[in-house]
Amino acid sequence: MTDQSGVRPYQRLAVIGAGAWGTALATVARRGGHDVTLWARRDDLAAEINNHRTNSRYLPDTTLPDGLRATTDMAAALKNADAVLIVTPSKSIRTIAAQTRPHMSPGVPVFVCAKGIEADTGLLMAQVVAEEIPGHAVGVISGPTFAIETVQDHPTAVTVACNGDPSEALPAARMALTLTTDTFRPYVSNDITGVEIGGAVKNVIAIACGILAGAGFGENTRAAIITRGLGEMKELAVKLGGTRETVTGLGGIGDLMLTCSSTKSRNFSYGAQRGAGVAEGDVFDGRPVVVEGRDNARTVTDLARSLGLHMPICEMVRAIVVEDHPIGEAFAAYWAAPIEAEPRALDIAIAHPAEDAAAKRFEDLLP
Ligand SMILES: NC(=O)C1=CN([C@@H]2O[C@H](COP(=O)(O)OP(=O)(O)OC[C@H]3O[C@@H](n4cnc5c(N)ncnc54)[C@H](O)[C@@H]3O)[C@@H](O)[C@H]2O)C=CC1
Ligand SMILES: O=C(CO)COP(=O)(O)O
Repeated sequence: MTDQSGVRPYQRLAVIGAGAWGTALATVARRGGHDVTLWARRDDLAAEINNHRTNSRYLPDTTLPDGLRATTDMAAALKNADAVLIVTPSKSIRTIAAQTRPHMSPGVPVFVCAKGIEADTGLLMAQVVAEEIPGHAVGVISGPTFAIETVQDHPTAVTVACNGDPSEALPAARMALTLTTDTFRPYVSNDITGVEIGGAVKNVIAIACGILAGAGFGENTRAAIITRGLGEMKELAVKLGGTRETVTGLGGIGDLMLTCSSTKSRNFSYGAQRGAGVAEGDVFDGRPVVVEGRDNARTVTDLARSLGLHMPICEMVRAIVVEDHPIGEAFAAYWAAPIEAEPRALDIAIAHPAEDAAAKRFEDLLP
């Protein structure tokens, strides 16, 4: 083990995005004694955080720490920052990164905390930020973390990743130290790709688990989807240069376990409502809720297709949420696929002996 006891924490953090996860990470850093400025898009939210120590829309019934400052002024948020976290939904990461660029001091590292892949380009979030803010070290923070539980001080672990030689004092190690508190425990990684693919794919698999739970299937089905989904995640990560070990870590299987088994997950809840027959427009009673997996279903499968990879569970979710296929038809197509090997590296494909019957069963049963 390399002794990195000379590593120093960052002192002044700018957290860009005052939704649930941005506010939670700002809270962790502030509880760790650091100087934290939280950038919010809306004046009323910044005022609420400053004046009442609450963020009632995104983190109801919680009190934020004293000294956590919020602002809508990007220049002010970034003025003295020695590290920056960007915590908005993945769709907005390029725009937000571009907004930060004119105000960023030289050499300040940027950590992206969104879980997604950019539509059209197929780029991972760290790649998007690197394009928009060239010359800065870029890392990611990911893992099994419901924002509300983090703020409520439930012991929570994350992975902080930067690319590079792990024996060096990487920005990831400094950020891990910065965010360490008595209840928040970061681990350090040098595999951004593996961590990012984990975060994007787990959202899609969580929708699949939600759909099947909402449709009335039980734990056997969920365990099958989580496990086979992990296999899809691993193949994509490895194809892009990530490692299997990362996929079996917090940002991979850790986040899959969390998100695929809890109604606290927006992805799972969205799926559960669709599986129970709620129409797309009526999910969450029509409220706008960030469900990254809806976009990820398309971006993950587009990326996989471009690499010649087949991700059958992600394709099933895409068929349902992007292409509006009936759930029964999409699940039947997945479930009645030819018999194959586990792992898929063994090249076996035997036609399903009761393909039509299996298909019919689910087409009749599911919405
Ligand atoms: N909520 C959670 O428990 C966790 C969320 N994440 C990830 O964090 C990212 C952000 O999610 P949440 O904070 O949960 O979302 P949220 O819905 O709670 O908040 C999103 C924030 O981004 C802002 N925003 C949205 N679109 C924007 C745009 N175009 N320009 C500028 N600001 C914009 C909103 O005003 C809001 O402050 C997502 O990628 C999510 O997967 C990761 C771990 C945990
Ligand atoms: O990423 C998350 C937990 O790690 C949050 O999950 P949801 O976006 O599904 O709510």
